[in-house]
Amino acid sequence: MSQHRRGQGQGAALRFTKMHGLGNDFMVVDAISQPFRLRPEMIRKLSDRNFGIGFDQLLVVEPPGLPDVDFRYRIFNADGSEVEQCGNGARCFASFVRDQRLTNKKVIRVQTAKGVIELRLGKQGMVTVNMGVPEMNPPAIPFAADQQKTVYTVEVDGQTVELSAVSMGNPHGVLVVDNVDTAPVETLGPLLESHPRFPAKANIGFLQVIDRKRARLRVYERGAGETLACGSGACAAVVAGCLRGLLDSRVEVELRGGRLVIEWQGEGAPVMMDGPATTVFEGQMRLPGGDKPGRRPKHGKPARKRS
Ligand SMILES: N[C@H](CCC[C@H](N)C(=O)O)C(=O)O
Repeated sequence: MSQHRRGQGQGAALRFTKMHGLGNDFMVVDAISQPFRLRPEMIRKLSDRNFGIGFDQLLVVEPPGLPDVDFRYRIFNADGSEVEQCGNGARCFASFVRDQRLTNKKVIRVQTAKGVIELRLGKQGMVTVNMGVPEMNPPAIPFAADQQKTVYTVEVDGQTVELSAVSMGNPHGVLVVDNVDTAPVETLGPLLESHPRFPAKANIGFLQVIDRKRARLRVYERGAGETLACGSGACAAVVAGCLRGLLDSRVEVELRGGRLVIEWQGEGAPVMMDGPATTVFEGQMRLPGGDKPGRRPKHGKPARKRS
């Protein structure tokens, strides 16, 4: 088909980069240098691993909306829902804005839907993220409870489970298990993700404590299912483990996709996460009819949740 005809009636090609943090994978889009807007149903199509690009989350780089912040960071799950935090994504975000020459700073301040996080580029593709102070007050998570506790009892699927509830900007439920390999991730994960006590749903972590400095973790993510790694989930799991007296302040967390180092000095302190960010390939695509990367998404307008 001639270049001319091919250009007719089609939106400009959308440039994107495919990245991952320990196998938690992302489509990353610079919405500063190119116009960008995608509806939830198009995000769902693009996240499909057979019919689309395939990713756990879409990460969007936008101009800052606050003073003394370098960028705005928007996160969309594979199901098209817009969410408040993505730890593995934050490391990829830092690597992306440097590689795309959108900044030459070593320490980058980024505005998310729930606050500001600080990203520090290290050596050999490592990035340290100040993930902010965890929130355990139930209404702020949100989690339905009469009072704040370290461990809650939740009825699910005819059984009673114990879990901790923590927000890293996004909501997490954390269960302590004997062995992540035999943990009921596929069954309890989706039931707890959409449990009524998590009115905004939740990411569900299954934490195995090896010793006070090492843990293993699997996470069934809100809006994405089980992923190979979850950065905010690792932070929430260490917070839960520390509050339960099971972990020290510096923990190596082994996820299916690799290892993160998480540090938390206790209540009121931020959670620090250290790990890799990997670029897989750069691509461009003409979006199928209906979606034009031509207008900026309305700020703060959450994507429609899948019914
Ligand atoms: N994979 C991400 C978590 C995405 C969060 C999203 N699943 C939600 O909160 O709905 C991470 O590394 O923190």
